[in-house]
Amino acid sequence: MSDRLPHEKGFHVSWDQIHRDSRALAWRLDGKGPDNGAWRAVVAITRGGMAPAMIVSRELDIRTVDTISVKSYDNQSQADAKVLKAPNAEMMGDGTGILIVDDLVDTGKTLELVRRMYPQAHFATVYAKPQGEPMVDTFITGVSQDTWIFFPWDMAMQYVKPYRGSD
Ligand SMILES: O=P(O)(O)OC[C@H]1O[C@H](OP(=O)(O)OP(=O)(O)O)[C@H](O)[C@@H]1O
Ligand SMILES: Nc1nc2[nH]cnc2c(=O)[nH]1
Ligand SMILES: [Mg+2]
Repeated sequence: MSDRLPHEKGFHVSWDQIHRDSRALAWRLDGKGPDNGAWRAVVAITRGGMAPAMIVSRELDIRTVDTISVKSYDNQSQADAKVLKAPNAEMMGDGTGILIVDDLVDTGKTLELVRRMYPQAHFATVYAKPQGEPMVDTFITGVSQDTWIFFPWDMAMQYVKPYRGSD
């Protein structure tokens, strides 16, 4: 995070919120697959896409779920991003009927790489920043580019000093 552009704002997402927003994403995708509205499989972009993908696959009753792991190298070009683990090639084909899910799109670098591999897949994220929007087919909530999104799996409850008082 420190080597990215400064983020003016923070958007803190609770478990309840990511659950609601992921459900909303599922409902928006329902019946939109190419085979009479059906999707063949859900593929999560690890790690952030796993919780939303689980919720989407549960809502849409899709039992075939796979993962793709992309490691991007900060301060280097897109060419340096590497796929550490690919989903089943036979299942994926060119991506037709496959729902690829991530928690968010920021610069669009991650989705750009995955899109090149599976051009016919449908790309869905829960949150989207403007720079990455062209890379995503369906998303629920837009946030500004200078906002950092904090997910519940990266946070913990902690003591906060009273507004008025010493401690
Ligand atoms: O649009 P981009 O600029 O490529 O950024 C978006 C990606 O960055 C985050 O993942 P990260 O690579 O930090 O790994 P993680 O999912 O394992 O936390 C997020 O979960 C997206 O996958
Ligand atoms: N948690 C988190 N990861 C990111 N990766 C790229 N942008 C973000 C963001 O806003 N929040
Ligand atoms: Mg990620």
